[in-house]
Amino acid sequence: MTDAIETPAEAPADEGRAPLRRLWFYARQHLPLLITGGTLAFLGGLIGLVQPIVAMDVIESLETGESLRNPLLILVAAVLVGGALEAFGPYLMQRTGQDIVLTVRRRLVGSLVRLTIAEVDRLKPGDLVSRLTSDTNLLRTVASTTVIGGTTAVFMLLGGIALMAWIDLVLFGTTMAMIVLVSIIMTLIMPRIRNATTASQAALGEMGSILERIFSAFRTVKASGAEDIEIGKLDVAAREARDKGVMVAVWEALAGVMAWLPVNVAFLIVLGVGGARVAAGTMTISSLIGFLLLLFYLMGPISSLVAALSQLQTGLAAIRRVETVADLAHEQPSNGASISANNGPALLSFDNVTFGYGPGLPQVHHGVSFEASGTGLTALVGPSGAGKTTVFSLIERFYPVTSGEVRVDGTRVEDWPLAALRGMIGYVEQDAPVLHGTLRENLLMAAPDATEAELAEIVKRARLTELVASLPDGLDSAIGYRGMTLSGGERQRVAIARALLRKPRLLLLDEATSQLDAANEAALKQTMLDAADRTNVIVVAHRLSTVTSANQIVVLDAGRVRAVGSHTELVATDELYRDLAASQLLTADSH
Ligand SMILES: Nc1ncnc2c1ncn2[C@@H]1O[C@H](COP(=O)(O)OP(=O)(O)OP(=O)(O)O)[C@@H](O)[C@H]1O
Repeated sequence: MTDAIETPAEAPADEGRAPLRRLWFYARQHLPLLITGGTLAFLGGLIGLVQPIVAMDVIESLETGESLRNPLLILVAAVLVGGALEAFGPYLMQRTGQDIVLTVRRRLVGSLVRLTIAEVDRLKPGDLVSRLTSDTNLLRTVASTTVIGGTTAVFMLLGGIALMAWIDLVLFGTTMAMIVLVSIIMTLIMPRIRNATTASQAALGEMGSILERIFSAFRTVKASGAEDIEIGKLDVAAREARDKGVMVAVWEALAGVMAWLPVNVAFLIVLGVGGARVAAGTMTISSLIGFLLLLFYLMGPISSLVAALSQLQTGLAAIRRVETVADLAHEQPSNGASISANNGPALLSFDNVTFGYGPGLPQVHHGVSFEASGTGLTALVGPSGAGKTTVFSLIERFYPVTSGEVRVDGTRVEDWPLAALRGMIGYVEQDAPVLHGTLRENLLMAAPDATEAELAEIVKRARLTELVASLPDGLDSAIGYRGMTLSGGERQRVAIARALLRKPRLLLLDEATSQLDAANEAALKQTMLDAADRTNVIVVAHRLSTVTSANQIVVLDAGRVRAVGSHTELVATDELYRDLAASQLLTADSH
C-alpha cells in the first residue's frame, strides 16, 4: 500500500510524541467544555448511587409507618436530576468531540487549499479528501474517551492503589507487580493498534485516490473498458482497509484481555498469600476482604484506562495523517511588500530565466528572455514540450524560478503580494477547467463582486449569449461535473469570460490544441482580439490564425527563445518557425 504523503512504514517508531502534543493542542482549546461534560457525566453516575440508598429508606419507612413524602421527593428529584445529567453530560462530550473535529477540519481545509502547486502535483487528491473526512472523524470520540475517561480512570486507580498500600504493604507489592506487568504488555500492544489504524486509514485514502482517478477520467475508463480493472483495485484497497481494521480489533481485544488477566491472577495470589497471612495472624480478615474488594474495584478504572489508551492510538494515527498536510509546503500569501498598481496593461518581462520542475527533473527553461508590454497580442509558439505553458506558471508564481527574473511592472513576481499579483492576471488554461456548479458560479469565481451589468457584458464579449439563452435556467443552469455538459469550445469561452470578468491587466491564454468547429474558432479568436485591444494578452498559440494576428511572436525551442518578431519577419528569418507554420500551426488552422 503506497501513501502519497508518507507510508506508515516510513514513520520512525518514536514519532508518537509529536502527534500527542498536536492532539493535546486541539483538545486544549475545548478544555472547559470537556471538563464540564466530564463532571456532569460523573455527577450523573453519583446520583445513580443515591437512588438505591433512598429506595432502601422508602422500604424502611413502609415498615415503620413513617411519612414517605420526603424520601419520595428525594427519589423523584434524583431521577429528574440524574436523567438530565446523564443526558446532558454525554451530549456535551459528543458536542465537544464535534467541536474538536471542526477545529481540526478548519485548519486542514486552510492547509489543503493553500498547498503549493508543486506539492499537489505529487499528491493524490483522493487521499487528501479522506484525510479531511475519514481521519478527522476518528478524533470525534478520542478526546472525550481519552481525555475524560483516561484522566478519571487515572485518579480512581491512584486512589485505589493508595488505599491498598494503606491496608497491607505485602499484598500491595504483589498487586503492583501485576500492574507493572500490565503496563509493560500495554506498551507493546499500543503501537500496534496505532500502526494498524494508520494502515487502515491509508487504505481508505487509497480508495479515495482510486475513485478520484476513475471519476476524473470517467469517460476514458468506460471507453477503455477498464471498469473491472479499476473495481479490482478498489477491492484490493477495501480489503486492505478491512484487514487492517480487523487487526485493530484484534490488538484492542488483546489489550482488554491482557489487562483483565493479570488483575485476576493478582486476585488469586492475593487470596492465597492473604489467606496464609490471615491464618498466620499477621493480617485481619477484614483487611483481606477490603483488599479483595479494592482489587475488584480497580478492574473498572483499569479497563477504562486501556480503552482510553486504545482510543488514543487511533487518535494519534489519525492526527499524524491529518498533520502531515500541515507540514507540506504552503504558499506564502504575501511578501509584505505594498505595490501600487495602475489599471493599464501590465508590463511583463522574462530576464534570463532558468527553471526546472524539481530536483532530479530536467531543466525546462535554459535562459528565457522576452518582453511584452502595452495592449496587444504576444504569441508564444514552439514545439510540444518547449516550455510555453511553463512560462505562464512562472508568471502566476505557481513555481519559483531557479535563476533569472520574471518581472511584472518592473517588480519581480516574488516581491509582489501573491493576491495582488494573481488579482491582476486572467489565466485561461489549455483544458479550460470548468467546475461543478452553475454557469454563474463559474463566471463569478474570480470576481465575486462583479455586477449583473458586468456579467452581461462579459457574456456578450465571450460570445456566450446564445449558450446562455439555450440553457434551461440561463446563467443559473448547472453545467455538470467539470463542465461536462458543455462543448470544448463553450468551456474555453466560459474560461475566457471568467478571466475577463477579473478585468485583468495581463491575460494569459493557453490555446486548446484540440480542433474546434469554425464558428467556435472564430468566436474565440474575436474574443481574444477584443481583449488584446484593452489589455496585454499573451497566448500560447496553436493556430496560424492566432499567430498571424499577433503583434509579436516569441519562438521557444527546448527552453530557449530562439526568435522574436512578426509572422512575416519570422517566416523570412526563422527556419523552425517556418516549419511550425507549415506543419503544426497550419494543420490546426485548417478551417
Ligand atoms: N508539473 C510538472 N512537473 C514536472 N514536469 C513538468 C510539469 N509540467 C510540465 N513538465 C515538463 O516540462 C516540459 C515543458 O512543459 P510545458 O507544458 O511548458 O510545454 P509546452 O511547450 O507548453 O508543451 P505543449 O505545447 O505540448 O503544451 C515538458 O517536458 C513537460 O513534460
